Amino acid sequence: MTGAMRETLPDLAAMDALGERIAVRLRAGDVIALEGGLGAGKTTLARAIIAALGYCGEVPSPTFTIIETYDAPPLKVPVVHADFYRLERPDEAEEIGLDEYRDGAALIAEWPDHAGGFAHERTCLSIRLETEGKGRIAVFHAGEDWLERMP
Ligand SMILES: Nc1ncnc2c1ncn2[C@@H]1O[C@H](COP(=O)(O)OP(=O)(O)OP(=O)(O)O)[C@@H](O)[C@H]1O
Repeated sequence: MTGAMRETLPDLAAMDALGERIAVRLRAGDVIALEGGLGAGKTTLARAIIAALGYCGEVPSPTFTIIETYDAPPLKVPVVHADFYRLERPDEAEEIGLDEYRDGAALIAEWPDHAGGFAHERTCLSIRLETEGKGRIAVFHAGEDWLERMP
């Protein structure tokens, strides 16, 4: 996971492994921005991260609720899992209280562009997922703070 790296994710086990690698680096205040079209695997990767942080229950898709929250403990870091697909304007993210939900938590954001995008944030790791055959390709763009955390 460096500047603009590509990685092949051939199956769900690869998604779980990527989720674990992100989870060990994740801190409160971070943004994981998950981009890609319908069915690209955004929710699958979000679930893998949340599970790797220590959550054992079902992780519902936030498509209709927009925001789902996960506390620490049991998670290592509190998480806000958001799906901004249904927002009609970026301002709506503020109106539904995103900043309050995010306070002290990491944000995993699907369709981040619908909320104005988070790429300007130093702690943002942006991952674009694309379909390739039966698997997926991930393209990473990491903010300065993420890069400094790399081993
Ligand atoms: N690396 C992978 N290899 C094979 N199948 C995958 C992979 N990642 C995800 N999938 C499968 O792709 C399907 C769609 O995944 P998912 O629901 O996570 O997509 P999404 O990007 O959240 O879609 P949407 O935006 O429509 O909610 C699921 O059936 C999932 O099991």
